[in-house]
Amino acid sequence: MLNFGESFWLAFAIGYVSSAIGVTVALMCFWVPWAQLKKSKRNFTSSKIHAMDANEAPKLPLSLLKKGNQQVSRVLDKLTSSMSFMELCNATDYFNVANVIGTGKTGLLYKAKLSNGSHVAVKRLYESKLFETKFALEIMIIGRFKHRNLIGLRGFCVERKQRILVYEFMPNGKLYDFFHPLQNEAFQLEWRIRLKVALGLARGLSGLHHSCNWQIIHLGISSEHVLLDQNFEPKLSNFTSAKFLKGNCNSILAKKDVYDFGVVLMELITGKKCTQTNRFSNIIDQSLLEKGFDEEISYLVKVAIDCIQISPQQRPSMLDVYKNIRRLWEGCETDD
Ligand SMILES: Nc1ncnc2c1ncn2[C@@H]1O[C@H](COP(=O)(O)OP(=O)(O)OP(=O)(O)O)[C@@H](O)[C@H]1O
Repeated sequence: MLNFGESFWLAFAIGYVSSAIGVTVALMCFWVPWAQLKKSKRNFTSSKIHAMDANEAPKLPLSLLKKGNQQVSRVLDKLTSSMSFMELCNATDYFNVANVIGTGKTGLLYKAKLSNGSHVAVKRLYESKLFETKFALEIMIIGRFKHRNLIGLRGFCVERKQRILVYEFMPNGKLYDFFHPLQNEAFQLEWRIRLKVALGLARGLSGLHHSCNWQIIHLGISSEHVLLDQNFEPKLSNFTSAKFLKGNCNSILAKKDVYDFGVVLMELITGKKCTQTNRFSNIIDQSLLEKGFDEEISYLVKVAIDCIQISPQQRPSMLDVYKNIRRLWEGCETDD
């Protein structure tokens, strides 16, 4: 009979334990990522695609906006994505450059197709802690505040370092491009469409300024941040500079939005970027004149001039501006 000494059993035990540890580590390396992938695939196939409704948007406290990006980042890391990264990879063909439709300062915009066939615009933010508050602001405003003239947020993703916002897709792009077309791409917007854009924008801004306890000030109104849907209904976008104010609808900040709105109105009337009131009436877009709309045009010129008064106190509130343009619009409808 073989006689194994103590040292043999000791060596055997050490060998046994270390190989067991080795096998476990190897299994963890291969099995865990695989299991995670399987889980995200399962999420992908089982997740129901729908517009995120206001109750699903995470309730981020306003106090978050006073914190630094690092702290905002920690809060965002704990959120549950409403759309998985895997799902968005599939929708954008793994963020294929061929699907890029715009380059923003904070990230790239992709046109994407969800598994239910609907198109969306997917904004994947560049990896930077600097954009955490901007990301949170979009969720806090358009995630919760639905309005026909604000761009709709369909979902968001915060998996690992990914910060992705999913918006409804706007087939007619941004208003700015109609007034600053690339060569050979000029497309004249007819008067009633311009008036519809003015009305919708005034409605959206007045909603932000006047319809909840907190006044939301956009602070970045320009034709670059106005997107147009298939029917040229305007949607205000880009809330990354917005501020929340309690109460006062006539604050100087609110009047900054009114001024910027006036500049967009002038762009709609003149077809150019213009901020000088004096020469303004001489440069009305010639393609609009003498087609039966001259009176409507001069009414809108007056509204625009009120909005761009030098003194903020002399500018009207957004609600008054909206009411004025609505009156003009309703007048046109009965004319038809
Ligand atoms: N929902 C959308 N549907 C269709 N096109 C869009 C949509 N959102 C943006 N775009 C296009 O992508 C471009 C870039 O948009 P984005 O909002 O990222 O730019 P930005 O104004 O520079 O924003 P930021 O400063 O936050 O990065 C827009 O100018 C527009 O042409």
